[in-house]
Amino acid sequence: MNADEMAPEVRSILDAARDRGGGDGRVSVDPRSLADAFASAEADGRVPLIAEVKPTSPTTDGERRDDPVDLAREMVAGGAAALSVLTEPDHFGGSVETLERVRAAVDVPVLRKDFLLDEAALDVAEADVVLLIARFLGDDLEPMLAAARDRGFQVLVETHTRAELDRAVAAGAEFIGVNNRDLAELEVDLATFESVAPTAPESVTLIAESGIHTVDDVRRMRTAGADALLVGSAIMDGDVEQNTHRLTHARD
Ligand SMILES: O=P(O)(O)OC[C@@H](O)[C@@H](O)c1c[nH]c2ccccc12
Repeated sequence: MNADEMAPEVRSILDAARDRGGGDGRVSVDPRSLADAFASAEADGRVPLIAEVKPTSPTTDGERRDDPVDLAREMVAGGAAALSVLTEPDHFGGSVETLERVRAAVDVPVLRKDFLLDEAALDVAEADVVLLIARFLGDDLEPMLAAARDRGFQVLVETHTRAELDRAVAAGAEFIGVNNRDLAELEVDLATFESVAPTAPESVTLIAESGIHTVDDVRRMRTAGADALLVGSAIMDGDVEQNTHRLTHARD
């Protein structure tokens, strides 16, 4: 990946991630099953949705200062199958402490959302799932996937193009996200998922990420083949429980 192709905000996020270093020892997690969480949402008529605790971001105005644990509980009450918690401190208002507090407070699987660039970064926190971004890892994707699984993590591999999706499949990813946001421009286009998703094999669990705001957006992504959705801003803006409920009940 050529760093010059990235939006300046993304470049600075990656530089900061490289400087953050790792944890003391190797973590070993006993994860809550993401596949089971999605299946039980489907079984009781909810759209499987990962709701993201994202106090702020380079594309959000302002910062939400409520206790993330309260927000997380509201998301679960609204029907979220799983949660995502940003642990990136400088650009997203996240922290490892927040992730740990949230995970202790809920019983759904929790995804650690961060820019994990090397094995040491995996040892910073326990989570049920970690995000690996194909675009930033290049040839390190496969070894990072193995390193994450060795520690017990389930892995969501994030892609944005057909070529990245092919790489994720070849690396053996089980959960693949297609990010509708282009990290080079930070622009969102739901047509990204629609164009990338059809190339994925049936065996993969596909997650549509970013830019999903309305019930119509949810239906559009489901029609295009999304097994699950990842939603941040649209849930963080206003009444979190109601927002989550609206999107998880988009089938009615
Ligand atoms: O707030 P949105 O548009 O619903 O997007 C959520 C999530 O997809 C987005 O936060 C995200 C997708 N990939 C990332 C990688 C790092 C940090 C954040 C992200």
